[in-house]
Amino acid sequence: MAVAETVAEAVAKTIRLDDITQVFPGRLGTKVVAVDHVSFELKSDTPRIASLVGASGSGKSTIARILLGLQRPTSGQVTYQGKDVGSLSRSEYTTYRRDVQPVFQDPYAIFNPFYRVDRIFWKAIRNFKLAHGRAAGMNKIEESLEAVRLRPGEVLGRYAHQLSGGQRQRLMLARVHMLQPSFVIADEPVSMLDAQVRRHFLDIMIDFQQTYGMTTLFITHDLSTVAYVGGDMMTIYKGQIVEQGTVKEVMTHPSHAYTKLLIDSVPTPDPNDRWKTRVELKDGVPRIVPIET
Ligand SMILES: Nc1ncnc2c1ncn2[C@@H]1O[C@H](COP(=O)(O)OP(=O)(O)OP(=O)(O)O)[C@@H](O)[C@H]1O
Repeated sequence: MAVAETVAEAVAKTIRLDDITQVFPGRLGTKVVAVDHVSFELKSDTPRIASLVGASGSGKSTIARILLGLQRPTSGQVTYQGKDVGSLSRSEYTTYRRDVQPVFQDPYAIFNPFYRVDRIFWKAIRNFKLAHGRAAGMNKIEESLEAVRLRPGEVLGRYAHQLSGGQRQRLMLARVHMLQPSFVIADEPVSMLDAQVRRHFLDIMIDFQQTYGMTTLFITHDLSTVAYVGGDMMTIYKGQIVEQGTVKEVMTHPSHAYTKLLIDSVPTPDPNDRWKTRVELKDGVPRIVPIET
């Protein structure tokens, strides 16, 4: 498919979280509010990378799962093209499943260890009727592998454990390329990769946004990768979006204590420059306090 056709044919799409709250049962009858009244939307007409940044346990993956339709929120609404995702018709749901694609931190969850990695492509071809016949299917697979700079001969016919982490992640991107979704929900996709492979992955993600018009929610706890991809960012703190704007605005003028701490915590290559502050909650309000030594 020519790139110009892909972008020109795309209809503007919107996926929206409206006042989403997710409560899980905690230990000893307590409740965990994983996501607390979160609202935002992703739009495809002006393709962007929007980073969702927060610490471990702040609710990022829960938001990803809700966006992907894998988790029904306790309250609030997820809409795709203005319709509640929970009440889409069968064909609308198939479109949604194709149009909103995940890339997870650990692609092992996607690859069945008993099958060769080729299977994820053939399943996508079959489920979404992407090609007719084996030769056309194989052409499509090879085209997508080449788009993420993987050599078909090096990866096809292998099992997931026979490939490197970077190759497995790029296979997931090749699958995304094949499906040409409007939205990519990338949940900590690079946190298990080394610096060089990480950069390679992020370059492909940026390429997908610029060349194919994919809008990406990039979930991470690592501000240096956010600075690298640019675009927009939201800071999530204890289940709430506490700050949002362009990466440039937020990084140069952070307004929330937690964002400031994140920025101050980006490591510098100086062993004498240790972290000196941490965030403390006082009456539910976060503030930066010095770390006692
Ligand atoms: N199925 C579940 N049952 C109970 N609690 C859950 C469940 N899923 C998530 N939680 C809790 O909800 C909170 C948010 O978890 P979530 O995985 O969304 O955070 P996260 O920001 O993605 O963290 P990480 O970066 O470590 O993956 C955590 O306190 C977690 O323990």
